Amino acid sequence: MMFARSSVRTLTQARQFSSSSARQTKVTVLGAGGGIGQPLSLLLKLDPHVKQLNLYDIRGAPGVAADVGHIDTGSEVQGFAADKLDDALEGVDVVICPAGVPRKPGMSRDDLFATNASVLRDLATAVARVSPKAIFLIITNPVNSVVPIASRVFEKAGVYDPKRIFGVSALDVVRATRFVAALTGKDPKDTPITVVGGHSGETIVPLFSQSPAAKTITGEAYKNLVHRVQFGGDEVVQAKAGAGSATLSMAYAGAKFANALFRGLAGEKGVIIPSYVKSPLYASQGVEFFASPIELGPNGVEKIHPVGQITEQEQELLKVALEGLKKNIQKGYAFVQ
Ligand SMILES: NC(=O)c1ccc[n+]([C@@H]2O[C@H](COP(=O)([O-])OP(=O)(O)OC[C@H]3O[C@@H](n4cnc5c(N)ncnc54)[C@H](O)[C@@H]3O)[C@@H](O)[C@H]2O)c1
Ligand SMILES: O=C(O)C[C@H](O)C(=O)O
Repeated sequence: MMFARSSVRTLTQARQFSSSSARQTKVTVLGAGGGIGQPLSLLLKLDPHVKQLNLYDIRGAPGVAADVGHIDTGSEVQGFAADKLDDALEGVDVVICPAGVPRKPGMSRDDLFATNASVLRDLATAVARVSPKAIFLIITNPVNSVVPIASRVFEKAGVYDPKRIFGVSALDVVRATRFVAALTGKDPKDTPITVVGGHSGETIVPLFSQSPAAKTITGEAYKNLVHRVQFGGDEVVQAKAGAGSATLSMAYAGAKFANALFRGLAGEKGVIIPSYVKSPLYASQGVEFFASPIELGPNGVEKIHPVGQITEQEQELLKVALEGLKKNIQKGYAFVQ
């Protein structure tokens, strides 16, 4: 499976991998029966790094596994029924979690907290117990709050390694890149956009000034573009009219992020993609988790890159984002006290 690598910023040329180092990663998808889980499982089945694919859900995962398992790539696929969570997590390197309820029109991501906080707490408890060394990628919303929940669960279990827990904000990068391409006519693979902050509304901060293609967009067009990236999720929720939120573009973004992670785990250097992680960048302002460009490596987070040079407009956006993030993070932490 080929992802446009230039939208994952690489510092060095991609290396060629021998087949033995390529297919080496064991992956579990939690929520594999859902709107994201099914196409994500399909894309992971196509990823040449994946050796074993375990599909778990409280409903339907064995059926999805039987279906995806017929695809003629080298990985093995196994489905796990609701009472087999521990078995699904045993011995895996990476756990990807799109489990939990999605939004309906009129809801904010924060409205999902009431249901998804406990889903995440319980799944994180199982991951911390059965596969504490696995890299945990969290797609479930509200990402800004549930990543702190999972982190606190790991801390309480005495197995927390902040390098190994990620909130997947890759869809914001995918959207920003696509929307700029639509305005400029340039190929998206040549115009990657960095997006920092968090993953909801005004906590999403696209840094168009850092892109040669996008920095020429100014005035109303700039404002509209920022709004579209910050509220792109709402566009999909409204268009689906009660049938859920983004699933296919999210599966693509999740598989793309996972592919970057697999390459980092396999030793490829210079694989950098924005993600929401435990971060020192704004911790002194009470914002312990923040999405910025993350270099991926054999242990997960290799290096957290700063936001870099930004315009006054972007500084304003960042200020608002930090205020929102602080509240979202506190809400997550308070849930696990
Ligand atoms: N991070 C992002 O950018 C992003 C993008 C889109 C959606 N999301 C979020 O992803 C989540 C899933 O969205 P969806 O559209 O796939 O929803 P969905 O309802 O289609 O699927 C969710 C799946 O999770 C399963 N599930 C629920 N509780 C579970 C548990 N305890 N253990 C295992 N599986 C469980 C359900 O059975 C279902 O199959 C939502 O919270 C949504 O807001 C995040
Ligand atoms: O908008 C949502 O609720 C789903 C997701 O976070 C998105 O950005 O599409």
